Amino acid sequence: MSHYPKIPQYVHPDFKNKAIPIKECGEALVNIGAYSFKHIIEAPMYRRLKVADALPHCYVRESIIQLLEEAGQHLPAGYRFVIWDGYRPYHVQEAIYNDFYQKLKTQFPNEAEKSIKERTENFVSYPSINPASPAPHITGGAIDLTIQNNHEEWINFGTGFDDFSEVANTAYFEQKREKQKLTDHEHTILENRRFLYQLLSDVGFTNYHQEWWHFDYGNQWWAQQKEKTAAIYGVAKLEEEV
Ligand SMILES: C[C@@H](N)C(=O)N[C@H](C)C(=O)O
Ligand SMILES: [Zn+2]
Repeated sequence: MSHYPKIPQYVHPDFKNKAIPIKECGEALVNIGAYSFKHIIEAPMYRRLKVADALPHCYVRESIIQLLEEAGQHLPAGYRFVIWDGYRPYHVQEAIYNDFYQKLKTQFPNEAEKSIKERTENFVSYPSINPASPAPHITGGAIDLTIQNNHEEWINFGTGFDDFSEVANTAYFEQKREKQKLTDHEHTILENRRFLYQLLSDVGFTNYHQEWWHFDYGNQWWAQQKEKTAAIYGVAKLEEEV
């Protein structure tokens, strides 16, 4: 899994400042846990972490399954994408946001609200269900994922799920490498990140630069990075929520 290109450090100048129009395509949400896919399994992390109202399974829009299966053809034999989270109901997004916001308030007691909010939103989107600017996971067009090897072990990407630190930045080890020689261990992580980034980029996903595990397709973050005139996924709803 080596010799993939360097992870670019480009961030769109309007990122998060401009809401791209949404032309909802109406694709359904698919319950990953209800099917047996060749290259995809689920590990619903917020449920495991006992976040209130977290779903027992991971749901994503239909095209995301197709794209992951396509990308999965390039995984070594026996490796699989492990989906940690996909569609996120409003109350779950709100709970994750409030939890991290409160942690930061405790960590930085003298810092202004605005700054704490900015720090929070580096890692957790504001829980918006505004139809013109929904949070990425609320559209069913965002995934958090890792890869498991043929021994069913999660491969090393340098941090665990929702490690809200600078090490989570997708290009962290690219930047470190520009300043100093990486250890063999760090070099493996760099190669693993390049591998995941390349596999998913090749089939059309975009990555959130602050989190190596977060990728988008069809939502506004994706549309902006891809310079599309419109996103295709707006606020999603599970049938049981409608
Ligand atoms: C909270 C984390 N897993 C995540 O998905 N972050 C992005 C930025 C989000 O909340 O949209
Ligand atoms: Zn995410």
